[in-house]
Amino acid sequence: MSSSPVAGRPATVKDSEIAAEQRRVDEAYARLEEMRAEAQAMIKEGYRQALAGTKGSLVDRDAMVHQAALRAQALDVADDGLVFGRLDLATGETRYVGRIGVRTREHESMVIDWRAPAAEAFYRATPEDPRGVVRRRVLHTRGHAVVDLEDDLLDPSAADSLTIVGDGAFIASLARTREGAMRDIVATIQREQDEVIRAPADGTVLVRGAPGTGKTAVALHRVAYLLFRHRRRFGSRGVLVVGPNRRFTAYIERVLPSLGEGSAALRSLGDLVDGVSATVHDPPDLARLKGSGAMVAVLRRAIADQPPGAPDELRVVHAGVVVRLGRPQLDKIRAALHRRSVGSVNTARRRVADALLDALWERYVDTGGTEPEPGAPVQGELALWEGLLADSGLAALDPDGPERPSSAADRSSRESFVKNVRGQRAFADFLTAWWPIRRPLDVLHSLGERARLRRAAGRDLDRPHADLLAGAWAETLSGPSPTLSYQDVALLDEIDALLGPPPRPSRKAPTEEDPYVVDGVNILTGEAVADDWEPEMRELTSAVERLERARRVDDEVTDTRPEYAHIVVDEAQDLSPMQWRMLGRRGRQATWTIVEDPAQSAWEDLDEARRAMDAALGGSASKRRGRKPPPRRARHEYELTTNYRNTTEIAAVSARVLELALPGARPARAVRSSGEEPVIRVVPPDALRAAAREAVETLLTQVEGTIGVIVPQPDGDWDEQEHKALAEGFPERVQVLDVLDAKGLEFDAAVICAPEVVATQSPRGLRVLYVAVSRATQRLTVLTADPTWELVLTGPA
Ligand SMILES: Nc1ncnc2c1ncn2[C@@H]1O[C@H](COP(=O)(O)OP(=O)(O)OP(=O)(O)O)[C@@H](O)[C@H]1O
Repeated sequence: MSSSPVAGRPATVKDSEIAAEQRRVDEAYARLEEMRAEAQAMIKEGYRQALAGTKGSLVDRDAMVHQAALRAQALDVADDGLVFGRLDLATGETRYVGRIGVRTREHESMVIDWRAPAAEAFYRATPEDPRGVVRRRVLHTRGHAVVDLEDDLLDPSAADSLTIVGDGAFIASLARTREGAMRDIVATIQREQDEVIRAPADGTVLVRGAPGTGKTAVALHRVAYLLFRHRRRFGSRGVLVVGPNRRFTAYIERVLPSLGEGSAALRSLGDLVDGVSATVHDPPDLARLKGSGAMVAVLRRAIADQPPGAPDELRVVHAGVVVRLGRPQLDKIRAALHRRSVGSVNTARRRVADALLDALWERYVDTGGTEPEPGAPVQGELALWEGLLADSGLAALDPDGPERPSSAADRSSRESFVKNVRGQRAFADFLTAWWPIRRPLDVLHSLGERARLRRAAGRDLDRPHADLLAGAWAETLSGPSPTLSYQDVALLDEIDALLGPPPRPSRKAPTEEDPYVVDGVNILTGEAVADDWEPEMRELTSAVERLERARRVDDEVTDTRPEYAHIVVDEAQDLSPMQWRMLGRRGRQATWTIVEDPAQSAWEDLDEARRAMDAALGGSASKRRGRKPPPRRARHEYELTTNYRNTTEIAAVSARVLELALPGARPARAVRSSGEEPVIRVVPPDALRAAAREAVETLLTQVEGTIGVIVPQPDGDWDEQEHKALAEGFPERVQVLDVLDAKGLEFDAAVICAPEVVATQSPRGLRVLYVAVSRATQRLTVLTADPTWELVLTGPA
């Protein structure tokens, strides 16, 4: 393929340079084609070996096919924009830089992978520090065709024979139409960004920067870099990329695959816990409560409280004596058990059973249940026993059961007491109801009960706040399909960590002789003995009861929480302390890349969140008793300073909001001016919707790509219905979304509705507004009912 000068126009120097580069690019594609054929041949060869049929060859085949398939995939990804850069060095050497490395059959380098050390100068060389580079050339391609060039002359003294072309193609490329998904920036990574991308792999990399400085883009390219340079370390235990919400993860999901990296896990904060998913943001006051570190103590107390439906009394029978534990004793036992069961509540039933049996035995002894003299007559006791059984309705349980001891010695031994009692259905039923295997969602739901939440609140929440929370959960978590908020998900993870994993089935199949198997179910684990177990006729157990008892909690609940080798947190300024704890559990051994802009934070107590972040990054080992805290991991801090998203005109409006939100804060430097001034209009509140639709109509004719209509957080006026009404009849490239969902996104044009409402919806409303006004790449319209806002947004920055 080759590019030709535009028809009718004489060839320019640039045209001939482009034609020369096209020849080199064509050669690279031809070689890529051969490499693809080689990978396909390897896949075929793998299958051929499988037909040979030996066991060894099957293993070889799997390895071969897997490797070849990965290779073929990487080669496919490189097909678009394979080569994008060229370096001319002072030594006379020329290097091409591209998405992947390409070598000739003789193993000579044709194209260097952008992540390789030899490509570093492409991103780092400057006139002050040319690193041996005379000319850096960026090739702009479309498909396989070179369409434009842009040169930087880094060392004029050595550039005698080199042609320099270019007229700001990079800056022009920033104005490209946004089609709704983020794209990679490999060809144009800037020096300060490259320093972050290639920062040391150990410890924590903390990146700060104003909106549009490329924080997200840089974090994603860093993932691709880490996986390329440290494949073993990060490839096997995995990399997690966390974004604020689903819309955002959908927006960035194509970047890593376009860099040939499909292996990193991409999750929003609402999707980190398997089996549950957040769909709503809490209103600010609730989010602050739910996200606060005080919830740790509240949840601990909630779990240690009596579960809903737990019985208040335990009654068993031994040797004719009804032995009873009432609520006060049971509460004491529960409290002691919880002190020893943090993190293993769901697997503590053996401990629970032992504690109950101990208490029952003590009680039995106290009430004179043992024979003072072995061998003494037992007649009186037996009579008493029969009487009590009849009185308490227990007589029907098992008239011939094993609990009728045959001798006084039996009756008085602890061993026979324990054996007898734990085999009783009354005991098994009590154990499963009093210490049920719990699911995090059930625990959270139970806190919708006001009295329960007040008990759990202790001194950590005052009454109005406890009642506010209980009211919210009663409303959102009842019914068959509870609605979870982003903050709820972190609380579920906290509860899950306190409860611990559900009991696992024992390695060897349990048999009916096991002491804790009652009615065919191991009451410690909830595990059924065997599928063909049949209750005897005298058993009262119904199929439903048995099923309930056999229920294992792994339905809908995380069984194992994945841990990662590296975690990237985007929009980190918005994480609550509880969300940091959730992430910390997934990265106890991890290194981190944290990306944030404190000026965009909707979180009020940033100090508390910071402490939670430090704890998460430090790993949890420090909390283990008797161990020295691990040394604080190295932290590398970076700041990005150039705004690549907004035009200078839009950046001026966002700088005015920044000055209100955070007086004295420094905005990033925007580099592209379009001459299009933002439109700021005052409209009466009841005409706002019509004005927004009108603004969209106009913008549809002005920009080709996405248009975001950003409205206040949902309340009476700005609910789902309003979103629908605003979007009605518009093409898909128009999106209506609330301000919190706009985090991290960008649009060709943005319409901001009611900034005065956004600014006052929460104590951090001005920062939320700052996020909104910094989303647009080309056009911005702001519609306000308050004339003072017109002055604020158009006044001097
Ligand atoms: N070096 C670059 N070359 C080309 N485009 C770039 C470059 N750096 C950033 N961009 C573009 O600028 C835009 C903003 O980048 P990005 O979303 O990563 O910024 P951000 O700092 O995360 O912003 P925010 O704080 O608003 O989330 C994106 O369209 C991105 O592709």
